[in-house]
Amino acid sequence: MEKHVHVFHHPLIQHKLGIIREESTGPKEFRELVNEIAKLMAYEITLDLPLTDVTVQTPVAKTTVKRLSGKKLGIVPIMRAGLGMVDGILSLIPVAKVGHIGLYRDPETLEAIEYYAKLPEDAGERELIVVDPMLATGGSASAALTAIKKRGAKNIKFLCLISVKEGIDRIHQDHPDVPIYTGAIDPGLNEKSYIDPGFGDAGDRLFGTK
Ligand SMILES: O=c1ccn([C@@H]2O[C@H](COP(=O)(O)O)[C@@H](O)[C@H]2O)c(=O)[nH]1
Ligand SMILES: O=P(O)(O)OP(=O)(O)O
Ligand SMILES: [Mg+2]
Repeated sequence: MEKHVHVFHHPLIQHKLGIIREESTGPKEFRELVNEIAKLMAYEITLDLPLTDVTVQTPVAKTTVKRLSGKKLGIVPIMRAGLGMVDGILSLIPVAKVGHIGLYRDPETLEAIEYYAKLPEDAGERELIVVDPMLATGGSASAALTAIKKRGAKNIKFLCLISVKEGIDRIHQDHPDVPIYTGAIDPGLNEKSYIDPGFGDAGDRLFGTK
């Protein structure tokens, strides 16, 4: 399968990413911007949704209009940080169902520890967008994708704000069927496996826990 990584070059996405990288951006502005970026990214990744023709009656005449015709959509945030992207995407696709995967990264071993999983019952019939602002070592995303596939999901995209090559390689290795969409590929990881320069711990910055 072809390795797929798409980097969003849209100026609004790049501008807003620049602001959330700043240490001085507080949780309120950070949350708003993460949602705005997620919405812009969702707009871009839904550009190829299939449409079909249907006939409607306007107040004046019958006419043919376009309707979405493909699989139903689902959003799966990796908690906590992925939660920050959900409302932005829902504002564009309000009928999408939302599943949740709870994972935290053990600070010593960096292993992803699962503590929660709940997906829509028909996850296997949906196109799922798995979201987490950061793709660092790739351990969390890989574990989340495994957990989601175990529950029947087949058609999955992974959407993040910032990634590094290490995480991208891990997803390509473990889940070659899952395309990756990202706002930036940063140079690397620091000694604590945080993305460098990145924007710190996304969960803490969203929820003000540090
Ligand atoms: O700079 C960072 C790096 C990671 N996170 C959080 O950890 C996971 C992703 O890390 P992996 O090493 O890819 O498992 C992600 O859920 C983030 O919440 C971070 O916030 N900032
Ligand atoms: O991956 P983590 O440990 O940073 O989790 P959270 O998103 O809850 O901050
Ligand atoms: Mg965190």
